[in-house]
Amino acid sequence: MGRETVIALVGKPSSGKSTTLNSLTDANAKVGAFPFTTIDPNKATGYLEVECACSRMKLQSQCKPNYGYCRDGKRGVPIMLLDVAGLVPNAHLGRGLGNKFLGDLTEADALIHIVDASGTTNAEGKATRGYDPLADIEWLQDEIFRWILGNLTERWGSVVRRHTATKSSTLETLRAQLGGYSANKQLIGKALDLLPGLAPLQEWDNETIEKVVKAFMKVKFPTILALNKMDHPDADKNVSKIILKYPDTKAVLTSSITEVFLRKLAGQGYIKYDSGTEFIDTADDIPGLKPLDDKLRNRIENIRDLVLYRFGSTGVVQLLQAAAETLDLIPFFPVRSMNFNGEVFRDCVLVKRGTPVILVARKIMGEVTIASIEGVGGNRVSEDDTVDVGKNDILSFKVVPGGR
Ligand SMILES: Nc1nc2c(ncn2[C@@H]2O[C@H](COP(=O)(O)OP(=O)(O)OP(=O)(O)O)[C@@H](O)[C@H]2O)c(=O)[nH]1
Repeated sequence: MGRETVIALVGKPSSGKSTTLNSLTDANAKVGAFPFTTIDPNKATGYLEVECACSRMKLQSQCKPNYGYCRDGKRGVPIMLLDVAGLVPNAHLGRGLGNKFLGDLTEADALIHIVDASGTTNAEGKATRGYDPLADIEWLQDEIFRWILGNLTERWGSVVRRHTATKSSTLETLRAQLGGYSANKQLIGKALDLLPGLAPLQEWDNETIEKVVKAFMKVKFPTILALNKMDHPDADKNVSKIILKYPDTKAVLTSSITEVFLRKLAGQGYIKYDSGTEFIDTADDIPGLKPLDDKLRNRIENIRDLVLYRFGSTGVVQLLQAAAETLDLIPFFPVRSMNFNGEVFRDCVLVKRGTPVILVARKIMGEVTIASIEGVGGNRVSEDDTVDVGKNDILSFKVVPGGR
């Protein structure tokens, strides 16, 4: 079985990691206004919202997921999230909870960097006004860079001696050195592909090693920016600055506190709220919802004006979608048979776009022997064929009985 995709939420103390995690999950991560509320890495299940196969096949009423949910063809597929403890500058030297923070990152496939775009917390997460959040983006990348670079160069002399003595390839040597970051050969190969014309490893100077570390970071820790606290009046100018400075980095504007609040109100029966949209219905729109007092009514009006109508949503649903897009993950629906009677699409797993069908089968079922693979409409699909959205993404794997 393949390992689960893990998305880590990182950022300085008080940037809103726990609030964002709460807004993405049902877990109750501890939320606090003080630095280091989050002491242990907090694993939780988030739900990536995708178009469910049932909507394409007009089978919404029969759709019964084993995990996650499906609402009107919108499917929430579970995905593992990791809330990583607060980071302060110079964490790579062991400051604050720095080394622990960095160590926790190794299992992540992508990072969501929660940035306090309001500028109301300084580099260490203490309350202030007018702080420039651009500094946080540079500084977090720099911390990860220095951590990896430090670990690699600490023993560079012996790495090179061993590399020469064993006549290893660059890929093999780096695999041995960087494998600890849950990086396989394929991933390290991808990093090396970003650096054509690289000199032989024994000739690398500091500058080359730094380039290699940067390329490795790009593939190992693809990062999405969550520009959080966008409900704050100071956020606008900071958001523009960040987007101008990092045009190629995916950035999503979020107000996770608004999402948490709206979900709470929906849970209490005051509103009907579809996450990921700008729509809130109240008792004025839907009979049966609890009536709002003036205070609540004003708060909802403010949320509409300051967040939902301006930005289209609270952004948190889009955040996981951006992470999945960066990792090129698509939903895949294994089915027992192609006659869709009774309950359908009980399972949905996330796989990388373009994965050969046989590898998808292995990820789901382990090392079984596949007798045949059937697609929608009953056609046979070859093991080497690949998956994409709308192509080979609903399949039935017929297994040879006892064929392990
Ligand atoms: N205005 C506003 N405040 C927010 C938002 N998200 C979080 N906050 C506030 O920011 C403060 C810190 O939020 P947390 O979620 O505890 O931050 P954290 O990054 O997990 O902090 P540590 O646990 O210290 O690492 C809390 O007072 C939150 O209410 C948001 O979208 N808008």
